[in-house]
This record gives sequence, structure tokens and C-alpha cells, in this order.
Amino acid sequence: MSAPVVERRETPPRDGSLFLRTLSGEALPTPPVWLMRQAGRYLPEYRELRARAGGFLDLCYTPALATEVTLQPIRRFGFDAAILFSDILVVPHALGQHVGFVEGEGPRLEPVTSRAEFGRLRDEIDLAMLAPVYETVSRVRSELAPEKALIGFCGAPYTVATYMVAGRGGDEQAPARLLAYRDPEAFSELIDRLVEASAAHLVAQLEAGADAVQIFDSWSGDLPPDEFTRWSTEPIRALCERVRARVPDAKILAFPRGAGAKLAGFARAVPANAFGLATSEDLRAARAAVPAGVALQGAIDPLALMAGGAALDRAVDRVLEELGGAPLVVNLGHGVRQHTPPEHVGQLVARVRRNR
Ligand SMILES: Cc1c2[nH]c(c1CCC(=O)O)Cc1[nH]c(c(CCC(=O)O)c1C)Cc1[nH]c(c(CCC(=O)O)c1C)Cc1[nH]c(c(C)c1CCC(=O)O)C2
Repeated sequence: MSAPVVERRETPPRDGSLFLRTLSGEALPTPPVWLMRQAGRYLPEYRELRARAGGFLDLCYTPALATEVTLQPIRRFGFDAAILFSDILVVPHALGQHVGFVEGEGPRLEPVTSRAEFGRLRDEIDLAMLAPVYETVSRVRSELAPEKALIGFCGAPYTVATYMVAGRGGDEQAPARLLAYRDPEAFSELIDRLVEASAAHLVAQLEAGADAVQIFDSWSGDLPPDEFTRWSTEPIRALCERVRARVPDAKILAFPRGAGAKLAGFARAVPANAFGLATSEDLRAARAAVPAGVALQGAIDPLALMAGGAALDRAVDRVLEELGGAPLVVNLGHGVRQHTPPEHVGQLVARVRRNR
């Protein structure tokens, strides 16, 4: 791993951060709240800035703009945590894969589908290429109030591999799964490289000032149990261990989206401080599946958020009731959708905090 690009900043202890206290195992009467994809196209101020920024990756790699976009939802809604504005696909980009974003369609990568093609990627992640991302982390941290936490992130090795092999997103995980069955050694080599690259990327974000990091595993939930253990649980466990070897007190959230009954085994193996729950999870079963004192994060339906009104209040109350009384970070079960009215986000935050 190359040396960190940005020096670790001396940061004051943030005892006032409800988010960090929850990750340390405290059950708070009013839990912290932030939302996946809280920055983005549902916000008019994002759309306005995005139109001036050029391409999506240009926005991610321009610290002044990425900082502004990260802070927009904090100013508007007062969330307890900001999430760095970036993307999981900067890791393949810094491994030398061609990555682009097609307007209105999503990511397009030049697919890597064999050992020979993996061989054309860099052996190690080029952290210098991601220096603007780490600069964004330090800028955001210095502009955020001390009681607000800053979350860095990466995609889980399996999820990132599905994009690298298929060359695109959506429901196109079949190419990676086929490769995993046809040539498990080759797929395993790709996953191992992603473990190392992602660890270096998370450590660099923590050293630049991120208070915690989240690992997004958006696509492993469909895997059969043994494949899930091999391609999701084990690589994420290894990733957490690599990060903690460099930053022993790193706060880590793992989000194995849609793990369902596989969550219990995942949570036993992965040494995270919190586990994210998708909309579809049985919340009480999930609580019983994770070790006592470990935080859970989730799991309001993004479509209840879009609907608003009484349906949204009920969705918030259900999460508070079924997951409250133990360490809880209120969030959605997946990202905010594009056509969500911003006032509904305000309603969600007010509902969580109404007894405060
Ligand atoms: C799979 C995945 C990706 N990116 C991400 C995941 C994991 C979470 C999930 O399952 O959604 C994670 C991500 N992507 C983005 C963030 C920023 C922080 C946040 O607000 O949560 C985070 C944490 C910004 C983004 N990443 C992207 C946008 C939209 C780009 C635009 O403004 O045009 C944003 C705000 C583009 C992106 N990036 C990706 C896709 C499939 C797309 C296109 C689909 C879409 O547009 O929603 C890959």
C-alpha cells in the first residue's frame, strides 16, 4: 500500500456526536439520523451545481464542489452525519479501469472478464489519483460542526466486482456470478485485489479526517449462502481487518443489503460497529441476529419517504419501535430516490426528533 496522501489531522474528541456514540454501543433516546444518498438529484441546489460541474466524476474530483454538495443536505436538514460525496466506482477508476457515467443511465466501465484482462489493471490502487477525494474529506471535516460526523465509504469487493465484470450497473450481476462459477480462481484474484485497494482507500479517508467508514454491499444479497460467505462475508471481514491493522479504532459500518437470514453469520464474522439493514429485512429478527451492543442502521422504505404523509410517519415509528432501545442509526433501507420531495426528508427528521 502506498503512503497516505493526506496527513491525519488532529481532531477534537467528538463526545457530542450522537452518531459516534451510537457506533460505540450507546442506545440513545433520540437516535441519530442521516440518509443514504442524502446529497443528490432530489435537491434543487444539487441539480443547479451539477449542471455547472461538467461530468459526474469531475464533480467527485473537484474538492470545492464535492465539499459543497456534501454539506448541502446538512445545511438544509441538520442530519447528524454527512457522507462524503463520491462514488464506489472511483476504486476501479484508480485501478486503471476506464469508468464513465452516462447522463440519465448510470455507470459504464470497460468490462474486465478474464485473468488476462485483470492483468491490465494496476496491481495497487493509485492513491495519488484520488488525492482530490481525500482533500474533500479534510475540507468537509474542517467545515462541519464538531457534533456532526463525517462518513467515508467504499463499495464491498463483490459489489464493485459486479460493475467491473459487467461494465454496467442495474440488474447486471449475472456476468460476475457466472465468472465466479466458471473460474473461481480468477474471480478470487479480482476480489483479493479489491480487498487491498479498498482498504487503502478507506484508510486514506480515515487519515484525512473521516470519523467512520461505510462498506456498501448492494448486490450480494441474492447469492446462495455458501457463495455469500465466500464472496461477501469473507472479503468484508478481511477488509475490516486490513483497515483496523492501520487504524485500530476505526469505526466501520457494513451494509450487506438484503442479506436476510444470512445476516447472523455475516455479523458473527465481520467485526463492524454497525450493520445496515435493507427495507426488506425483518427488523426484530435482525436485532436478534447481531451481537448485543452492536448498532443497527436502517431501514425506512425510500418509497415511504417518497409518499410522505401518514405512511412516512408510520414507517419512521416502526423503525423506532422495532429497533429502538438498543444502538440505532435511523436511515433508509436504500438510497433517497430522485423524485423524492425534499419536504418529506424534513418530515422524516422532525418525526425522529419529535420527543427531543
Ligand atoms: C451501487 C453504487 C454506486 N454508487 C454507490 C453505490 C452503493 C449504494 C447503492 O446501492 O446505491 C454509492 C454512492 N454513490 C453516491 C454516493 C454519495 C454519497 C451519498 O449521498 O450517499 C454514494 C455513497 C453518489 C452518486 N452516484 C451516482 C449519482 C447520480 C449521478 C448524477 O448526479 O448524475 C450520485 C449522486 C451515480 C451512480 N453510481 C452508481 C450507480 C449505479 C449510479 C447511477 C444510478 C444513479 O444515478 O442513482 C454506483
